Amino acid sequence: MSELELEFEQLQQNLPGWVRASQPCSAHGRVAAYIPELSKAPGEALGIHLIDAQGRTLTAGDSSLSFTMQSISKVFTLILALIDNGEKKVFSKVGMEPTGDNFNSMLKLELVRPGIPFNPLINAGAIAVSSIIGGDSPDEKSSRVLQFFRKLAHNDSLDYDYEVYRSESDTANLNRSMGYLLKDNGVLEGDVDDVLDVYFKHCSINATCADLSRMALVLAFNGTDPITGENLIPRRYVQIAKTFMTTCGMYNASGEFAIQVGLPAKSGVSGGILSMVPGRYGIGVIGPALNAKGNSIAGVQLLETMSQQMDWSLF
Ligand SMILES: NC(=O)CC[C@H](N)C(=O)O
Repeated sequence: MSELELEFEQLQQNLPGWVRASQPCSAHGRVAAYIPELSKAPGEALGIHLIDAQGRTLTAGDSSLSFTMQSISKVFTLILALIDNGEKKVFSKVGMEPTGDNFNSMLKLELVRPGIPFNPLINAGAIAVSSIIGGDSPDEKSSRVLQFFRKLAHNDSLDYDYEVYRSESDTANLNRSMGYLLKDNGVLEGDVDDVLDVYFKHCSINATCADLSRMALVLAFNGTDPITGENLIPRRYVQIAKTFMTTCGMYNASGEFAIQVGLPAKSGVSGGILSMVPGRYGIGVIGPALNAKGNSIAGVQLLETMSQQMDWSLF
């Protein structure tokens, strides 16, 4: 039996136990409520889906739960913006550095000149990125985003959760302020409300752990879906996305996550985490109860256990 086969078998045997052991952590977290619709999620849930290059899958826990991608979508809108505009233009709008601040902070937009967001994975950065996605109208931009996500997830039924979209759009005073500040700083192109609409829509794309794992698999294999053999993303842009995931993907807990888990990952406030073992697996996790930094509390615990037990850290 090859090393990979042995590893897969070991995962198969242990995954349900690791999920059971991590799940009680969710009692120490809280489901996000600042987007009112998100507060309906089951806080005690924890699920995982993993896929390898041959399309073999492993699931455990509440892996069939569907949830909105929220900040996980920022990785893929960044990639689409890079495809549409190239690196020079994208990096005239956002920087390459972690902030150490909360994901929705606008502090440095005023403090640090020239007032461009520090990176594309914080809210301000993702809003700036949304403004340069190709398309003649907000609807066309959003529809290009959705098509791109469907292709990466290999799932044509991926769609918006309109309840969550409306719930966010109706209550997003902070993100709106950020949009106007970015416009004033000369970062946003076009109408602020139009840009925010594209942003709220991509955050509200509904997915399951299976969808996240398939999207992650494409990143784990440098832009080629290893199951179909189709090249979906230029390797350079995957490299940029994975680097941002490692340095900024878990917000201001990215350093701790790099030490404890050591894998590229991106979380969202709905409790999803997309992660991967480069060259091996795509991973999707859901656990709606969040820690103080806004990451799935049980999800992080589960990834920590897996990475440490399987010796997956890249570092
Ligand atoms: N951290 C997140 O997942 C934030 C995304 C959410 N849509 C927001 O803008 O607040």
